[in-house]
Amino acid sequence: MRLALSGVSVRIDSSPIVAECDLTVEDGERVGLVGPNGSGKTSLLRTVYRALDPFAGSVALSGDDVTTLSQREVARRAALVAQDSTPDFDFTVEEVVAMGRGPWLRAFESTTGGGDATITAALERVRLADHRARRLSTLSGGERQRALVARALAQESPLLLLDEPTNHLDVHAALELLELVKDLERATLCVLHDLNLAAAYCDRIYVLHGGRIVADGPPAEVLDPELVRTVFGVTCTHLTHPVTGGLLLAFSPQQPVRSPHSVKG
Ligand SMILES: Nc1ncnc2c1ncn2[C@@H]1O[C@H](COP(=O)(O)OP(=O)(O)OP(=O)(O)O)[C@@H](O)[C@H]1O
Repeated sequence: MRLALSGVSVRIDSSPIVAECDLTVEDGERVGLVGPNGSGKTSLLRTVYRALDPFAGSVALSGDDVTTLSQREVARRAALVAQDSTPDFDFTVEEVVAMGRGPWLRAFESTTGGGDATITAALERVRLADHRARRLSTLSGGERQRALVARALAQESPLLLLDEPTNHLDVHAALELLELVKDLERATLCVLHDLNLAAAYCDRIYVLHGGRIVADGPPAEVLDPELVRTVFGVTCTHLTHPVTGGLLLAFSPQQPVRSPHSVKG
């Protein structure tokens, strides 16, 4: 599975949101998408699963332009794990995971009970087999996110799309979720706000700023202090993680630049 965005621009109500973005995710690669609030990350991600059609450019899954594919075919190739939110309907964990089978069912066919081996395998993979009869609303945030990963696994699509999957999760649940995703060894495009998590879990990172990709590459190269200062407006220092030996970013507020004409102390 290869995802390739080429020159993608997005407009919403004729306002430009994203412009001329090129992005690829290769088979088995974990790619992060970072950027400030409102920079267009979710909008760009939405073009992959056809929730938004590009105004210009193309999105290809395994070489096929997504606009030529049915929603069902797109869902067979790419599964979305959105950020934790209160479910609109209070389905059981098993019912939620069963929804992942939707793209593979024939008309009027349903997956019911625990008979579907794919659903059981997905539940076991995220360690929620014992919670299958529980209502989603009764789970912790971390368990709920794992249930959504199980739904994506049941969908059996080679590409995973994650939109701020660690939002609202405590540090334990966040690391647990990203470790789980890492162990799946699937092509992954993941929107993350936490740059340290992005550095720890992504092979490559794209940085969106004002709707444009301004950098891409390995985290240690891309997240250099100057770029972080320009894009996020904070001072950033590179450290070495004392346990993993990986990149650790320390942030501090940017010192206000004092105007030479300032009359204040
Ligand atoms: N349906 C919509 N109607 C109007 N404007 C929208 C819509 N969806 C997104 N936008 C605008 O597009 C811009 C990019 O939004 P988007 O959610 O893609 O950014 P983001 O980088 O994912 O933000 P965040 O990190 O805050 O989630 C924002 O200015 C937002 O207000």
